[in-house]
Amino acid sequence: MAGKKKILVLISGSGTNLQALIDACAAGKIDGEIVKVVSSSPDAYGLTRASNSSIPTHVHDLQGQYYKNIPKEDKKARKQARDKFNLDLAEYIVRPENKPDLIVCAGWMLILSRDFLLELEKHKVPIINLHPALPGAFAGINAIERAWQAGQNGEISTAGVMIHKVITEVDEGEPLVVKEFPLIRTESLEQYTDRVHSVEHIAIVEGTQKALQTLVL
Ligand SMILES: Nc1nc2c(c(=O)[nH]1)N[C@@H](CN(C=O)c1ccc(C(=O)N[C@@H](CCC(=O)O)C(=O)O)cc1)CN2
Ligand SMILES: NCC(=O)N[C@@H]1O[C@H](COP(=O)([O-])[O-])[C@@H](O)[C@H]1O
Repeated sequence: MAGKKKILVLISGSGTNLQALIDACAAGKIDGEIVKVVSSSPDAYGLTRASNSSIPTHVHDLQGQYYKNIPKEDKKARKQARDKFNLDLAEYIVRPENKPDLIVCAGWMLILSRDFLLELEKHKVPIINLHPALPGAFAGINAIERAWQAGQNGEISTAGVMIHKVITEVDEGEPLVVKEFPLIRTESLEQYTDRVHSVEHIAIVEGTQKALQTLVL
């Protein structure tokens, strides 16, 4: 669509947050269109969600394409392969025919390299990420489980979800949207996870729209 800001979404899994973005764009809640979905896994159901909405997809598979035939023990070869994974991804994204106005990590489960982020910066493509925790808490993977357990242990009484700028230091980028909510000691992990996901789906729409309004030149 002419004039609409172009959004590229990075995923690795089921894509419920991608679906929230697709639905929000369709409803006019986001002043942009998703022009590409890139998945780190060929099995991600988010690829199906994208295809169901006629959004072009691309698989950039570290395990299946880059680590293939490299033994886990060969740390040097795997480091080289991972560096190539990152640079190839950046090169793919900044190609004129692909270059977005904004990248949204929506359940992208790989740490992006400094070189990847420098390449995006060179091409003035901002990147944001959804993280299911509050700023400064539970950086990295399994944040939902870790926050729930901390609540069960009485270590924390509130948790949250944030959308933040992506920098090299994982989950330490400046927050754009922060949504905080109370932990409920009697809540099961499944119940807590469902509650987190429902907040994520709101936060990612708000964060993407805010990024389009404030970060996109
Ligand atoms: N350089 C950055 N990369 C990424 C960021 C970031 O802020 N800076 N955000 C993450 C998303 N994320 C949490 O929100 C996250 C995802 C994955 C990992 C991680 O440790 N991945 C491991 C593999 C884990 C596994 O497959 O079991 C890895 O990449 O080796 C940490 C944080 C996206 N990337
Ligand atoms: N550190 C990043 C991270 O843990 N992201 C998590 O990935 C899931 C993606 O779900 P989805 O594929 O259904 O959108 C979300 O629950 C999100 O919190």
